[in-house]
Amino acid sequence: MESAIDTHLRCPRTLSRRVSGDYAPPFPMFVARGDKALQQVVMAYFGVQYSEEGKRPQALAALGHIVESFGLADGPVRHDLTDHVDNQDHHNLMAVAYWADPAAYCRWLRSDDVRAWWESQERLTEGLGYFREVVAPRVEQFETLYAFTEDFPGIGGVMGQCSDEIEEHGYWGSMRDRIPLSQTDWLEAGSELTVVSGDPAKGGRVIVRGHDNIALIRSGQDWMAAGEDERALYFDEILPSLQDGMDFLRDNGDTLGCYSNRFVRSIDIDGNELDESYNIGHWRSLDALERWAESHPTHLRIFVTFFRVVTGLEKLRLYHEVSVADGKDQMFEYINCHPRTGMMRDAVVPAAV
Ligand code: HEM
Repeated sequence: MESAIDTHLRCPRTLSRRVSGDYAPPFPMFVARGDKALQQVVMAYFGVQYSEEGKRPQALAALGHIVESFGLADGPVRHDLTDHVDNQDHHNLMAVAYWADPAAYCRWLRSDDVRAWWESQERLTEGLGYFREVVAPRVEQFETLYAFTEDFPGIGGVMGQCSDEIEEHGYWGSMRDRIPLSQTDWLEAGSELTVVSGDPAKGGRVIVRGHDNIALIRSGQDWMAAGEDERALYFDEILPSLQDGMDFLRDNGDTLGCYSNRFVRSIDIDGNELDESYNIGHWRSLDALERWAESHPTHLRIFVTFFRVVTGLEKLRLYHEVSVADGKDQMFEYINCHPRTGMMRDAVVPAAV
């Protein structure tokens, strides 16, 4: 048993953990471990949006182009692909990419090919929407949690190694306790989302400025290798509550500090569904995310089911990763997306001067 916070990231606490020193978790869970040289990562969500089914081949081709660009110099360490329909009946294809080095990401982003494609006039006229939502948390600004120990998805795949059983889990507040910076910092939200360029209502190019400590959760479910019993457990006992919770946050998130909630299905490069899904949630603060997780009946139901079955889980893989990022390490850009997309929905449009 060891702390979820890696040795080199521990420091004298000025803020105490939520539980006492002799707390023992009720079942084993694990976190990803990175190389000590790892300082900051990049989590980038590149989206292609379309409203009519007939546009799907074109949208998949655009997604394919984005994935191809990952092969350029300084491209991401890993990526995966997703699809979901939002509450405006728009399809959103996404390439979700991770870098272990923000400098490499910057060089990639500013490379001639990547820049020229994003800045091209064609992006405005070809009848698709695009977005880039990127955060770059430092290692002390994120945590992971897995009920398994191999082949980690998401940021865990970048970090590459697995911890021993960890102490900080199984109680509300443990997610915060796993984030190294929480040893000394309340991780409070900064100002507010602001449209700094363009007008969401008019479409075209829009840039939204984030703020300190926007929280991002990726919470995943992978039933690829699950047998009949585990599939039944997932589809009959977990998914109905999960779907309700995700629909609730998608449609009512603005009242709770959830800026954007997407429940996405993993796909292959041809758009075929895989047996994997995840939630991508952007929150005004870690605090708002915690309040939802510990109080919403849908998550409480899932939580109780999980506690009942976790020690018997074999192939059903459940995990999450949660980060906060400095405002300066966030980028939210949109081209011709509907105005309720991503951070645009809750961003303040400054009054015209
Ligand atoms: C299959 C789906 C899910 C299952 C089985 C599940 C189960 C759990 C469990 C068992 C914990 C406690 C983990 C521990 O510390 O040992 C937890 C924590 C948490 N879950 Fe979920 N969850 C699911 C989906 C989600 C989703 C979609 C969200 C998105 C908002 C979410 C948000 C959280 C948060 C923020 C925590 C940390 C709470 C804290 O430590 O205070 N979960 N979940």
